[in-house]
Amino acid sequence: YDRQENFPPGPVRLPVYGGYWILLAKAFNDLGRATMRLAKEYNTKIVGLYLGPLPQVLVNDSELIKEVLIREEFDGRVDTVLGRARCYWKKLGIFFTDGFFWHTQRRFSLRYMRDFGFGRRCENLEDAIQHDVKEMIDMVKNGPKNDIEKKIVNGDLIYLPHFFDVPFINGMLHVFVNTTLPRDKYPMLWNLGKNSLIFQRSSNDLGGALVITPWLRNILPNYSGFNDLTSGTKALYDFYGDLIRNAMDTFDETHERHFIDMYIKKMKEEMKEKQRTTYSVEQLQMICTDYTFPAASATEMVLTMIIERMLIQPEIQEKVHEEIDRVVGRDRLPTLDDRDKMPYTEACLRECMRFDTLVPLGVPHRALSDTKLGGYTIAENTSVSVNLMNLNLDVKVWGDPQNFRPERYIANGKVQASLDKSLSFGAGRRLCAGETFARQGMFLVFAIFMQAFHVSTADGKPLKDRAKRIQGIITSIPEFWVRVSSRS
Ligand code: HEM
Repeated sequence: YDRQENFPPGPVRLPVYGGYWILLAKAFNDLGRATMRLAKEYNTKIVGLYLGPLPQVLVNDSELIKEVLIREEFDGRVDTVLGRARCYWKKLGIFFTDGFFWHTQRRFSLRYMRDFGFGRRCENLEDAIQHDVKEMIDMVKNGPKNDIEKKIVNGDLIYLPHFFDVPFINGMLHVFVNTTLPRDKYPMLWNLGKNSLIFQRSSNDLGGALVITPWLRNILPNYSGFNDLTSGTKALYDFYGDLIRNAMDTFDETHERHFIDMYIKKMKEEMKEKQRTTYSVEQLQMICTDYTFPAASATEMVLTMIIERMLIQPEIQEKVHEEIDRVVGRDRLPTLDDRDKMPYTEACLRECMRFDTLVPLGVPHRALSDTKLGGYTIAENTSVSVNLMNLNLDVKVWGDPQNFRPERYIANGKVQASLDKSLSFGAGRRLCAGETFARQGMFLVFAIFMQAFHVSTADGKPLKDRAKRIQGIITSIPEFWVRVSSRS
């Protein structure tokens, strides 16, 4: 139970779990804050501890965080049960792979998803998102059509975060299969949204006890989160399995209909030329799954947290309404062309992601070789996490981090990217692959929704405090009903 030489300071290495429980004991259910407390206790910018046999480094300093994200020798991922249990113990997808495989698959997917609107401005994709938000607004204004819709919209109450699922998940379908599901199929999308949230909540930033002691899955499959981890992903994995099988059955190499066709074509070509390839049907299924589960949970959660914030600070809602009325009016829907002209609305989204760090310790990276960081020695295969929460709450960076103040990003009437020092989507080669889709989608959905509605609490009383946060791969808040009243 020795520590490696010149390993960053941190809690002792206990049997089995190493320092994991000591970290949890610092702030149970809040690993970002726990890391900040450990860093203070050991008076260090980098905490070193062991998760069972795995050396884990927690970087708690704004400058060093950037350094880790940008240096390529930290571009690896740790191979854990979290990545493997999702796809029958194979190492597939984008999130939890690394090296040549990851690089090839990430580059190909981003390059060709772009042809179908992902990661850039695209009128067709924007129209599809707009259409689905309008359907959801209609569901409130004209009432739900059946009992399943009533689980999301009931009178003037809407159920968050799932009220926001459809435009984001259909947006991804638009990219992958060039079509979207119509309103009578929305229940399928809500099911994917619910399962994505189950997956997100099955674990935490460091993978939880299951990563350290994977055998827990055999004796405590429920309690360890294993069942939620697998069932949460399986819904998406199977959903895409059907779509891909259908695309393969009707595949015509002279006519590519969508991203899935482009992928199948590339896979067939490589097999023919080289007889071996990183492209496979299972990998395609995991690519679709990896891009969709955040689109079916993270973006909705940010919008849910913004709504909660507006219930606590009603003046924010007034300012958003004022901006929408001034820039867009009531006669047309907001579009992405309005984004530049609506700095307050855009700044609300940025401030929400800073104030409530969605992925407090990021997604762990892995050192690909022996190296140095902040004067300490980091051995190959060490897991390296960056405390984005510490960056987001750093007084030296923000001055008044405890205040929710969207104005902090605005100068000369515009949002200035240079004033946003948060790294909500990471940086470097592992930068969130969905950043542009997420930022554009959140702006569009939020602006269209706020043009249509005024929000208030379900019980009519002012909201005093924010809900308890649920730690997971992303931090979430419990589902809740919100009252909306039409503004037209
Ligand atoms: C508000 C919403 C979101 C936030 C705050 C967010 C944040 C992040 C962060 C912090 C990472 C890890 C970066 C790292 O390893 O250092 C990440 C990775 C990733 N995100 Fe997002 N994300 C969001 C939404 C999305 C959406 C909507 C998609 C897909 C449409 C997406 C796709 C991905 C993928 C595929 C990766 C893995 C990249 C890789 O390992 O190469 N994310 N995201």
